[in-house]
Amino acid sequence: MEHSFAPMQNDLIIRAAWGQEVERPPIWVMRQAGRYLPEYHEAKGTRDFFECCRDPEVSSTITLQPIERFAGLIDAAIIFSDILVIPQAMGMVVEMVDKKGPHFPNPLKSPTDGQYAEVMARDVDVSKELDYVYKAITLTRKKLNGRVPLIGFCGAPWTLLCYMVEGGGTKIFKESKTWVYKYPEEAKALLHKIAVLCVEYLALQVKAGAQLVQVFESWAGELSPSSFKKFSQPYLAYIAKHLPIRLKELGLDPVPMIIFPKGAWYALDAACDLGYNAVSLDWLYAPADAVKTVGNRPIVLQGNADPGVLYGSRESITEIVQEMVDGFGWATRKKGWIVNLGHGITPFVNPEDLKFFFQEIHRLTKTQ
Ligand SMILES: Cc1c2[nH]c(c1CCC(=O)O)Cc1[nH]c(c(CCC(=O)O)c1C)Cc1[nH]c(c(CCC(=O)O)c1C)Cc1[nH]c(c(C)c1CCC(=O)O)C2
Repeated sequence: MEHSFAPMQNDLIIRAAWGQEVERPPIWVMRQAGRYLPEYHEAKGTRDFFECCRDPEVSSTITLQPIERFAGLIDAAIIFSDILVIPQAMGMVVEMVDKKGPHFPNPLKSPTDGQYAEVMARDVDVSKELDYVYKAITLTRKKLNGRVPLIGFCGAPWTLLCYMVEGGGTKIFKESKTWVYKYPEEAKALLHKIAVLCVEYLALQVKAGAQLVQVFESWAGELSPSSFKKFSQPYLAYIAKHLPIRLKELGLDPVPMIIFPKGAWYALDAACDLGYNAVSLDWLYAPADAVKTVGNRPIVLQGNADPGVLYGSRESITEIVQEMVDGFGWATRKKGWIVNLGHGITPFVNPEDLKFFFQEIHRLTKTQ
């Protein structure tokens, strides 16, 4: 069933993501609803992280917190959830350990391990398994009441494979690299399976009310240029190609798609040809170089302030904003840029400093 939502009062990010000229660059930040906000801890209470994700009332409340705190300053909400809900839907147990991050008690060990065969054979129904996400999205759209658009998201296949085989965060990627260099065919079969689920999951998020989608390839930078071509790129392209097809089958209009291939500076040129409308940049790029790489292609860039600047002085924040405004060529282009950090906002940032960052973007992109 189609939902009917209030008309949009602010659709700046949607117009910008389609590549249109806009009055000012739209703004949001990754992890804008999260641990740096005191009201997040209050809403979370004693609940476990995934319990919050599974409760549409709690998830929508947390999603709205930055929209309320920074009213008039930011231009999108992102649904409060996690990329690891896909491995959960595939039957894997994932826990969120306080102050440590995600933990899989039974990661995938090798292709000969019975669990790999089980995961590959399982017929995963993301409409049923992740129903709570769609409910949270629909409820959030209602509560937003047209204030700003709502972004849906998923983890990209390579990044999800890393978590599924490592069992959590890692510095050396021992298991992921073992799969890439010892079991490439089995790794590709798993990546394809995840990509198919990502398409359906994103399509159902759009059906529930998501108005843009972002695919997080957070571990792209762990691959080499040649292994990126084999283990990341084809699956990112698959998602970008098949999502619009699936939306059409469902009778839904296309939505702008953003790809965040974190750390893959060697692949920006290729990322622009993956079929996404926007490419999100981490903070290792000088914006002007990225603009040059995009060239005449109708690709929007998102980013890319070092999240660490929010631990710095007000002068440093102003300086980084000015560098982005200049580097993305805002004054002359008036399009092609969505303001964000180069990665998620980190804990311990003072929300007042983030507010100052937003205010500076507004001040320094104002047209008289
Ligand atoms: C790799 C990844 C994960 N999750 C996500 C990624 C991709 C983005 C990235 O590269 O950072 C994506 C994500 N996770 C979360 C969101 C919500 C929406 C938002 O505000 O951006 C999004 C978009 C909430 C969250 N996801 C998590 C929290 C913190 C949970 C808590 O301790 O309360 C939040 C608010 C937990 C999480 N989830 C994950 C990790 C590694 C951790 C623990 C470490 C950390 O917090 O930085 C996996």
